[in-house]
Formats: sequence, C-alpha cells, structure tokens
Amino acid sequence: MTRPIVVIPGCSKSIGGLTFDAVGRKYSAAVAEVAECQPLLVPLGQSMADIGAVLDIADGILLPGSLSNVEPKHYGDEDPLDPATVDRDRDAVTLPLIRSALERKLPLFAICRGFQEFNVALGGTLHQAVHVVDGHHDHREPTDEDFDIKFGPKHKVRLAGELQSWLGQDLLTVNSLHWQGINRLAKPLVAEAFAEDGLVEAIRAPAGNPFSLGVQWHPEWRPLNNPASIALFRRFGDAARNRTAKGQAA
Ligand SMILES: N[C@@H](CCC(=O)NCCCC(=O)O)C(=O)O
Repeated sequence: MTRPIVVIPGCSKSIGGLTFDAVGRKYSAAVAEVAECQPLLVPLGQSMADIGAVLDIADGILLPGSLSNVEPKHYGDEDPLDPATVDRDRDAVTLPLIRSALERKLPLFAICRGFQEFNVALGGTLHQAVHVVDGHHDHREPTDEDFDIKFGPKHKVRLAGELQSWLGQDLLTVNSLHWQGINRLAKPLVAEAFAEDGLVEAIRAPAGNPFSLGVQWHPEWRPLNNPASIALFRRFGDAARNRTAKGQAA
C-alpha cells in the first residue's frame, strides 16, 4: 500500500522581498518519520488552494504552528494587537479547509497555531495575549536562544477524555511557545487537556471523526525522544492509513 497523503498548509514567508509558502521541516519530518505518511505541502491564497481538490487527494491534514496569528476578525474580536503578525492567505485556506475536512471525517492533527485555527474555524474565540489575562500564566516561549530549551518541557497539562485514555496517563509535561490561546471553546469541540492555570491545551471534534486532535504544544519537536508524541503521530498515521485502505478498497 502506498503511503497515505497528509496535506500541510504552509505559512506566508517573505524572503528577499519575495513571498514564499513555507512549512517548518520538523512538521514534515514528523509526518514522514513517525506517522509514516507522505507529507504534501499546500500553497496559500484562495486562488492557489482549491479546497475540494486538496481534500480529494488527502488522507489526513496536519495544521502546523506559525509565528503568525489568526486574524481577530474571524472571531469577532477587535483589531490585531500587532497587524504585522496576521497571515490572511493562511486563514483563507485553513479555516474553510478545517470545516470541509471534518465534514468528510478526514483525520486532522492541529498544532499550536493550527490548534487555534481549529477552534476559530468552528466558532470559538482566542485570547490575543494570554499572559496579560488575569488568572493565566505566561505561555510564551523561553527567551533562551537554544532551541532545545525553547522547545523543552515547560509546564504540566492535565489530560481528560480520549486523550487521557490514548496516552494512558493523567498528566503530561509539554513545551509552550505561544502568545495566544483559547478564550471561548467552539461548541462542537471537547477540551481534553488543561494547563495549571486552566487554559485549554488540547481539543477534539468527536462526532464520528476517527482522529481530530488539536494541541497547543509542539509534539513535532524531536518526537522520537517523547513517547507521547510518538503515540499521537502514530495514531494519526494509522487513521490516515485506515482511510487510504477504505479508499483503495472502494
Ligand atoms: N502565533 C501563535 C501560534 C504560535 C505557534 O504556532 N508557534 C510556533 C512557531 C514556530 C514553529 O512552527 O515551531 C501564538 O503566538 O499563539
């Protein structure tokens, strides 16, 4: 059986004054090496991503993190704290992609900015700066230049529901590199991990989806050193393989 296709929307990146579509290599590597699927990058911008065509070939979707933020207009909020951080081309692709993918029951794994898009796409809202919200901690990345520190263990999350049973534990220590976070959880979603300050750190869309998980942390960082990351990417890959098998059998 050929490897399942996992589509990965990128981010708009300006390099030398020109715009590129970029996906962090660690996301593609985790899809290929841990989920054992074929990553396929999707360009951004409404004219370059026919959602139906993308979903027709996909056996799964990975929504990667990004330094950019979901534009607040998508959740009825005020202007962005920093207009330079929005990526409208990414929002134009990922928000409708998420809704259509869930309708088709495509396996979906959303990470950090992808987790935030997941919530917004289904009607939820975000805090633009969690660290200034009363009662919440500072979830921003460590300032150390060493990436093993930036992406190293930062805080515990309490697991619940399916995620708790999948991982077979109540607590998990995760990394944390985000300004934004869930304010109001979208109605179709279930929260399955919580930080010590109560911030939602993992979400799932039940309703018959084989795998539809969003996490605020970064399991794609050195995943083979982390049993929980291995378990999540392998389960995601298996869901995509099951879909491929059904498709090939049809
Ligand atoms: N910009 C959002 C989401 C943060 C995020 O996804 N960080 C990862 C950036 C780099 C990478 O892909 O590893 C926020 O600040 O909340």
